[in-house]
Amino acid sequence: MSSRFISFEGIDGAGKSTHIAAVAAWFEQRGDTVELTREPGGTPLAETLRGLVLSQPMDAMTEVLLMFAGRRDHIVQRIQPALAQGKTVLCDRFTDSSFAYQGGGRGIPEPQLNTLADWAQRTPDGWVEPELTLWFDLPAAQAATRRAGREQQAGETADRIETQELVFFERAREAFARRAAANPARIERIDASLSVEAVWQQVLAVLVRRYPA
Ligand SMILES: Nc1ncnc2c1ncn2[C@@H]1O[C@H](COP(=O)(O)OP(=O)(O)OP(=O)(O)O)[C@@H](O)[C@H]1O
Ligand SMILES: Cc1cn([C@H]2C[C@H](O)[C@@H](COP(=O)(O)O)O2)c(=O)[nH]c1=O
Repeated sequence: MSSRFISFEGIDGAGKSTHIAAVAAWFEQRGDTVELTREPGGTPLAETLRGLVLSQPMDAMTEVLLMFAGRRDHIVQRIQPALAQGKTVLCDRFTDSSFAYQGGGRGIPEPQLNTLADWAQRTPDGWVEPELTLWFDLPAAQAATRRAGREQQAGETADRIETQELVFFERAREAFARRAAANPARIERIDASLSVEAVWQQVLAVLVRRYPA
């Protein structure tokens, strides 16, 4: 069985979580063993960091360092072992989110992010990066409306990052777009502004094209 590493990206409320389980089911139906995980998080240490980074006041450099520290632990403790076992790893967010949120959103310069990515993703067994990234793209205002609906429905409250102003998410979206333009072989744009069914059909089309039976 060949291993795969696939990430799901987009601004908060874009609809990643709505489709990730169906993608997992699609791979499982083909006989893959799927490891579903997320960032920040995915290991006990990284989940602890997630709790802190989404709740505690901190400056932008502290935030980005915690994101990449958690990522390193996640890679070494969970992603690499799963890939070594031939699993299909589906990860809700990865490094593109750091370029979007800490880069685009907070203004951390790209060279610094590249250095941190190099520290986190370079391991004795090689460079760890998704082979495919599904980028759920939609305008920041539409995402905010969806988040508000979700909060009302689920009785959730927005976390420290979700409470950022609209322009933060507009900058994050632009940064995702730059990443997609710079990595056309890896990042597939999904028009997430459409209905759930229309979004799923786009996701399915990418899967069928990239992973023919
Ligand atoms: N295509 C769609 N049309 C309308 N509403 C949608 C669509 N996709 C998802 N939603 C709704 O929008 C909200 C946000 O979706 P979801 O939780 O999947 O986003 P997300 O990208 O995982 O967000 P986050 O990164 O904040 O966890 C949910 O209430 C979901 O039901
Ligand atoms: C990986 C990563 C994530 N973030 C932000 C993006 C979201 O606002 C939260 C995670 O919440 P979700 O409901 O699980 O999407 O964290 C970030 O700012 N930088 C990152 O590298």
